[in-house]
Amino acid sequence: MMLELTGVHSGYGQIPILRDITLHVAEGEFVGILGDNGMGKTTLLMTIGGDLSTTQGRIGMEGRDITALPIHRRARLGLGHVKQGRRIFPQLTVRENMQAACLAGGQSLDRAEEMTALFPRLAPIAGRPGGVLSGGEQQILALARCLCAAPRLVMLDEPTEGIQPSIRDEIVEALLMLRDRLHLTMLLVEQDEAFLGALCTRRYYLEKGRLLA
Ligand SMILES: Nc1ncnc2c1ncn2[C@@H]1O[C@H](COP(=O)(O)OP(=O)(O)OP(=O)(O)O)[C@@H](O)[C@H]1O
Repeated sequence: MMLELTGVHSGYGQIPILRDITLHVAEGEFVGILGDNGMGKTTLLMTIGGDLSTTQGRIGMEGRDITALPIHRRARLGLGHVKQGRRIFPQLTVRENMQAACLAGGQSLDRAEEMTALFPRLAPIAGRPGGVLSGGEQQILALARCLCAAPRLVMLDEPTEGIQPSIRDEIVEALLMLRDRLHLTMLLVEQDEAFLGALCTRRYYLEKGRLLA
């Protein structure tokens, strides 16, 4: 199994948010997590990624127990996380953002060019500072940048947040292309049910920190 959570609890300090989360993502699957504002979607991805610690339960990735591993070790095992808000370096160009991710992920700088070439919208703006890009362009850059570290499982936190419909469709196309070309597995968190419907084979609903059956 690419990812397996069993009875996971987590939260912020003394504040419990996620309760008894059990879910799995098989290799090659695109799985969606749907939930309204504040239901714990971001908390779930931060817990899987290692930004927040699991207070109870187990997180497994490809048969390994990653529950207690620090963020960088999970990343090195192939876990990619495109965080909410995109977190592009605003002063660095698109190309430099990509190259920085290659270095951080232990990949050659050539990979930045290869990943840029996958996205027709990025190549022409490779010399532009990240900070001047539109929201949609930043989202595509955030996704492309995550791929620089050669992940096998990519977690996306609300990729359509604040994005106009035309670019939303482009992101759907890009993700489908990545599924075919890079054989990625994806875990997507969204409020947009139609977006998940266009991409995901399976969905979970998160409500007040619990998954609904
Ligand atoms: N740093 C924090 N300290 C304490 N509580 C927090 C913190 N960050 C988030 N929370 C709380 O955790 C709960 C879940 O938040 P989370 O961000 O995971 O929701 P979400 O489903 O991703 O929502 P949204 O769609 O608005 O991003 C909310 O009640 C929120 O107030």
